[in-house]
Order: sequence, then C-alpha cells, then structure tokens
Amino acid sequence: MAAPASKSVLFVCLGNICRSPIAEAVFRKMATDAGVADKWRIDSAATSTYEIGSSPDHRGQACMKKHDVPMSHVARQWVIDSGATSDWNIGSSPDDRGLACLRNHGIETSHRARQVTKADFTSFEYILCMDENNLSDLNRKANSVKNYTAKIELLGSYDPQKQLIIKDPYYGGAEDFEKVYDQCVRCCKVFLEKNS
Ligand SMILES: N#Cc1ccccc1-c1cc(NCCCN2CCCCC2)c2ccccc2n1
Repeated sequence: MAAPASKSVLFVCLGNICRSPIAEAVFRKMATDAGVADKWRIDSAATSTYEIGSSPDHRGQACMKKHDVPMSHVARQWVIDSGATSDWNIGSSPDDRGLACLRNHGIETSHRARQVTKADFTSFEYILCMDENNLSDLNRKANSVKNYTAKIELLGSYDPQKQLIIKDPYYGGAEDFEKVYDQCVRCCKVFLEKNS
C-alpha cells in the first residue's frame, strides 16, 4: 500500500489546454523517472472558464508525443479538473490544432480542462502558474479563501535561464509549444530537485 502523497502541485494557466497540461505531464514524467511519483499529487487547472471540458491543445499533445512525454490517460471523475481562466470557450470542444498535433504523435489523452477552485488553495502545497495575469488572477481568488495555505508562484521562477514568464502559445505555432516545453523541462527539473 503506497504511502499517501506527501507533496502536491497544481499547474495553472489561462485556458488549461496549452501550458499547464504540458507542465503537468513534464513534471509527472520527471517524478516517475526519479521514482518519486507516488509521493506527489500532480494536477493542472486554469484561472478562467474559457475551455472547461476541453482536451489539451493538439499542438501541445503533438509536442508531448515528440518528446515521449505521456499526457494523463487516466479517466478519473475528478481528473476533469483542468480548467481555464476565462469563460470564453465554456463547453467548447478541444482546439483541433492541439488534437491534430497529438494525433500526429499518436498521443491520446483523457485530460479535460477545469477552472481552479477555492479548495485548490488549501489542498495544494504549490500552485505554479505561467504569467503575471495568471498570478494576479490566482492571488485575487486566493484572497477570497480564508487561511489559504498554497504557495502561489510563477513556474518560471525556477528557471536557471531566468526566463520568468512562460508565454501563452494559443495564437502561435509548433515552435511556440516547443518553447513552452523547453521552459517547463528546465523549471520542473529545478522544482523537483528543490522538493526532493
Ligand atoms: N484572451 C486571450 C489571449 C490573449 C493573448 C494570447 C492568447 C489569448 C488566448 C485566447 C484564448 N481563447 C480565444 C479568446 C477567448 N474569448 C475571449 C473573450 C471572451 C470569450 C472567450 C485562449 C483559449 C485557451 C487557452 C489560451 C487562450 N489564450
């Protein structure tokens, strides 16, 4: 019987279909390869409602396949927990560019977007986000939660190359997702080392 996860991290971005699912998948692979995945509760969500119910962007899934990083396949009730920071795409189907990208790389995923909830601010030790808009949205939401405990930080604050902001690739192309991937790899490596 595995010990309950002692550490927890929630990765957050605007729509929870591009950056935060990539960060979640990259960190999960690193923790697995390091043999410590059972110590971690790892999840992703969004500050908005734009993409609730959407699968990860096809370009991100393609990028993950290219780098041999599995996206979450486990269809758990509460896994429908990746969200967005806006209400722009509520109920919309996943971005077909993201799905096409995934399909190109043979990656399927059951990951679905969800918006961050008040409970996240007391149930996660770390909430790591991508840009200053996410940070201000999260801090505003956290301030409505009594005695919240989560450490809300920019994932980029762990980057040895000091690129603090992980930019939204939504209107970009494959190369922008590659940049998100590279930044997530650098940051997640340092974050895991600091928490091992
Ligand atoms: N907003 C912005 C923005 C600004 C700069 C760069 C990217 C984006 C951007 C735009 C998105 N959806 C299109 C607009 C949504 N509608 C906006 C008006 C309300 C109704 C909804 C995204 C969806 C998922 C993940 C990331 C996204 N990021």
